[in-house]
Amino acid sequence: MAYEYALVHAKFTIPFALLLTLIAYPILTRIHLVQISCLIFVAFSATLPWDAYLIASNVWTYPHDAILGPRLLGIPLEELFFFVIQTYITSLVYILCNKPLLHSLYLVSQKSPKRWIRMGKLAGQILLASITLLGAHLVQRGGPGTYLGLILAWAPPFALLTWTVAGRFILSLPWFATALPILLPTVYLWLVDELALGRGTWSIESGTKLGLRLFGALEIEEAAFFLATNTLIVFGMATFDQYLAVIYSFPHIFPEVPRTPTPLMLVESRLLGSSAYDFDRLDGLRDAVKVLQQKSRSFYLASSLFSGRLRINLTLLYSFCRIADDLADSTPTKSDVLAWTAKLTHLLDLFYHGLPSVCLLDAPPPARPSPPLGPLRLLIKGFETDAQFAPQGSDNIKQKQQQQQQQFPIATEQDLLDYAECVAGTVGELCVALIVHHCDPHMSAARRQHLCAAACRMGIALQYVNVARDIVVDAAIGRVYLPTAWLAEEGGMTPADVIARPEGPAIDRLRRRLLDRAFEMYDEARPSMEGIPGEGRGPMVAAVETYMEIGRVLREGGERVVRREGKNRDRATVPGGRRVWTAVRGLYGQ
Ligand SMILES: CC(C)=CCC/C(C)=C/CC/C(C)=C/CC/C(C)=C/[C@@H]1[C@@H](COP(=O)(O)OP(=O)(O)O)[C@]1(C)CC/C=C(\C)CC/C=C(\C)CCC=C(C)C
Repeated sequence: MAYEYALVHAKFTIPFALLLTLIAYPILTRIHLVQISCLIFVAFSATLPWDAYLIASNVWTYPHDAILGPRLLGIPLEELFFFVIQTYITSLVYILCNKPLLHSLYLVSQKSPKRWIRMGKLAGQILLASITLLGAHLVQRGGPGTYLGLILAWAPPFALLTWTVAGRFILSLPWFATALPILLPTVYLWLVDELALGRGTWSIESGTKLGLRLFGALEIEEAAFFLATNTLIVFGMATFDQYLAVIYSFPHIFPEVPRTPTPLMLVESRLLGSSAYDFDRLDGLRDAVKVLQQKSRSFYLASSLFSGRLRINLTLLYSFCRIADDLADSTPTKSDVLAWTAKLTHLLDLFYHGLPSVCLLDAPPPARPSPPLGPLRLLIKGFETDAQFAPQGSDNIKQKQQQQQQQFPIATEQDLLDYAECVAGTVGELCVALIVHHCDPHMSAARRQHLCAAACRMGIALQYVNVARDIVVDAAIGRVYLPTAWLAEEGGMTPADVIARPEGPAIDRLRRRLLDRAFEMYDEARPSMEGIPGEGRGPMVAAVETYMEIGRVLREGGERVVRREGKNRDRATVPGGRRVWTAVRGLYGQ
C-alpha cells in the first residue's frame, strides 16, 4: 500500500510529537524554537547526503508500494520528514528534562573541573574517535559491516565536535538531563522501527548488514542509528544551552539580553574563555537557589518555569527578600533588627546609587538620608515593623501599656494592610518590574502602573494567606499579625491571649475572616495577570496560584490542616501532587 511509510508517521511519530508539544508549549520560549530550528537544519543538512548515499548504494530500499512517491536525491519524502520529526521529538524531550535545571549552575565545571569530569571528557573524545575509525574500517572492508560502518563513520565525528565543545558541561548535568532525553526517544523509535521493519515498510539489503537483531525485527544497525542520532541531538541542545547559560549568567559581559539572544551573542559566548566567567557570581547564584529550594517549595517550583536571565533575577530577588526577612525574624532585639535594616538600606545605596564600595555588612550606615523609598526600601521598612514585636522590658505601668501597644503594632486592619503592602505588595511590584524589563521593556507607563498596582494587591493577598497559615508559628515567637481590633470583637481577646492559645473557634473565625479578605484581593488582582507580558505570565500565574492554594487548603481544612506534625509542624502545606497540578493549571492559564 503506498501509504505504509506515511502511516508510520501518522500513527507513531506525529502523535508523539503532538503530545510532547501539548505538554511543553507553556514553557516553550522563542529561544527554544530557535534551538530546535537550528538543530533541524543541521540534522537535515548532515543527514541528507549520508542518507542519499545509503539509498544510492542500495543499503536501504523501500518497496515502491510503501511510499508516496516524491523523493529528493532519491530519498523518499517520508524519510526526509523523519529527519525533522525525530529532531523535534528528541529536542522537546530534552527541553522538558532540562526545565528544572538552572544551567548557569553547571558552568562551574569550567573553572576547575573535577578530575572525573576532565577524565570523562578525554575518555569520550577517545571513544568517539575510535568509533569513527572503526566505522571507516568497516566501510573500507565492505560486506556485512557496511551499513554499521557508515553509521559509525558518519555520526561520531559530529558528536566529537559537540563533545569537545561542551563535554564538561554535559558531564556536569544530571543524568536525567542528558541520558534520559537520549534514551526515551531512542527506545520509542526502536519500537517504531521494529514495527516498520517487521511490516516491510523499509528494509536493509542483506550483504550490507551483520544480521544481528537487538530484539524482534530490529536490526542492530537501526538500533545504532537512532541511538547515535539522538545523542547528536542532545549534545547539540546541550552545547546551545551552555552558551546561553554564559549569556544569561554574566551581566558584566552581556549587560542586556534580548528575549532571543542573537547569533552574534552566541558566538561571543563561545569565544569567551572560562577565565572571563564570574565564578563568585555563580557561587552566589548557587546559594540563592539553595535558599529558594529550602525556604519555599511554592516559589522554587514556580522558578523552574521561568527561563533565561529573568529566572536568575527572580531567584536572586527571592534570596535577597528571604535573607532580609530571616534576619528580621531571627534577631532577638529591636535595636539589632533596626541595625540590620539600616545595613540592608546601605547595601541598596551601594547598589543603586554607586556609593563608595565598602565592606557592606561591617561599615556603619552612612549618615546621609536614604534615597526615596522604592519597593525595596518599603520591603525593609516592613521588616522594621517585625522588629516591634520584640519584647522590651519595663517596670513602669504606663510604659508597659505603651510597650504592649508597641509590641503588637498590628492594631487595626489598616495596620495589617500597610504591613502587608510593605513586605509583600512590594515583592509583587518587584516581580512585575523584572518581568516587564525582560519581556516587554517598551511597555507603556500606564500599563506598567496598572500591573504594578495589581501586583501590589496580589502581594498583599499572598501575605494575608501567609498570616492566616502561620498564626500558630507566629504566636510561638511572640508575634500576632491578626489586628488587635479584630481580636477585641471576639469576646475581648487580646494578642496575649492569642500567644497563650493560638487555636480554637475564635482563631478559626479570624483565620477565615483573613482568608476571605485575601481572596477578595486575589479576585480583584487576578484578571490583571493576563496583562503580564510574554514568557513571564504563565510561570507567574503558576507561582501565585500555588501560593494561594495554601489559602484554599486552609479554607477546606481550617484548624485541622494547621496542626501538623513533622517538618512543617503547625503550618498548613499543600500536598506535593496538588502543588504541581496547581502550577500546571496556572501555566496553562486555567
Ligand atoms: C518564581 C519566583 C522565584 C518568584 C519570586 C517571588 C519573590 C521575590 C518572593 C519573595 C518572597 C519573600 C521571601 C518576601 C519577604 C517577605 C515575605 C516572607 C513575604 C511573604 C512571602 C512568603 O514567602 P515564602 O514562601 O518564602 O515564605 P513562607 O514559605 O510563606 O514562609 C509572602 C507571602 C509574600 C510573597 C509575595 C509575592 C511573591 C508577590 C506576589 C505577587 C506577584 C507575583 C505579582 C502578580 C502580578 C499581578 C499583575 C497581579
